[in-house]
Amino acid sequence: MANTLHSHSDEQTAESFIFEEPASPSYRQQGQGHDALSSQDLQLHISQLLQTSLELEKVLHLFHSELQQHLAIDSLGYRNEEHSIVLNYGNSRPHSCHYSLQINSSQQGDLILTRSKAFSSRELNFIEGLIGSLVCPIRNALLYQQAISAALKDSLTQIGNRAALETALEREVSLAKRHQHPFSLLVLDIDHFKQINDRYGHSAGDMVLKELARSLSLCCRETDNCYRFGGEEFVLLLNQTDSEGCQRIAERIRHCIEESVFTIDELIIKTTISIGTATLQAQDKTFELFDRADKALYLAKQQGRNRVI
Ligand SMILES: Nc1nc2c(ncn2[C@@H]2O[C@H](COP(=O)(O)OP(=O)(O)OP(=O)(O)O)[C@@H](O)[C@H]2O)c(=O)[nH]1
Repeated sequence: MANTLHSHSDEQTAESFIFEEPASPSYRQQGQGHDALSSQDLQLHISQLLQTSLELEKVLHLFHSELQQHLAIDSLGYRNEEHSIVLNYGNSRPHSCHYSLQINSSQQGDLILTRSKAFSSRELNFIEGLIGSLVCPIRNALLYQQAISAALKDSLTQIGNRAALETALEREVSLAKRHQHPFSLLVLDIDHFKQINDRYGHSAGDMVLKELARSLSLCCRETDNCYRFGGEEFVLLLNQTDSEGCQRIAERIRHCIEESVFTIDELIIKTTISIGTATLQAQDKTFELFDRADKALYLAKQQGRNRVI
């Protein structure tokens, strides 16, 4: 496996080089009587340390802490455009060295170290040696993050799935109770969705589900969380939203879908939704809140659909 580091640094005149032996940087392990280790031992130690976690933030935090013990740096930044990740540790300073991390030409993000003094070439060599131990743990953490997010995402609509909803709902209810914030939820269901499948085919039905999920996300505030509960049923969690606000949002969403036209290939498909709402009461258990919204949805269907109860 070839690890590639592409680097550039602003300056080459730094003096604050902390490790002890110029040719072979030494390493003092904390709490072990100051035994000096060779740079190879240090790399091995860091490799082993970084393998203790699959959390990207923890991996970088550990690396940053280790690096700081041997080199005076002010900040460590990590960017990964593909995964929309930006992480920073410490305060940025004008001199920087920048590494583009790759494994077998697959990008693993960029690492940026900064400080107020420029880096010497010896220091850069030292940093590069240590970054060699960081690339694989970063790759593993990214793969882990991808696996976790895939497990919580509905593969058709790309919004949160039922497992994600269950976790989020528990968290939101307990946060709302602790901080005494209002919290509401909507359960919504496409009206006569079976007819869409029957008339236009299952793949057109799939496209309607996708488009509906997209419309729901657009209709809602960014902080509101939208999930596919199953089939053609969706749930929205509305934090900091009381009963009145919840009715208003539900009505806006219902109206927005009623007005929407889903264009699928040459087909123009219109549909409506029914919505059940519920607002958290002090004594509510999570399932009771959900149950109320679900019962309200049932009533909305019974009373003719395309309505909010
Ligand atoms: N295309 C597609 N259809 C699905 C999916 N999941 C569930 N369905 C269909 O959704 C339909 C749900 O039908 P019903 O439960 O009778 O509900 P409905 O036709 O929407 O009627 P009401 O809810 O009473 O208004 C069934 O035909 C399911 O096959 C999916 O992922 N893709």
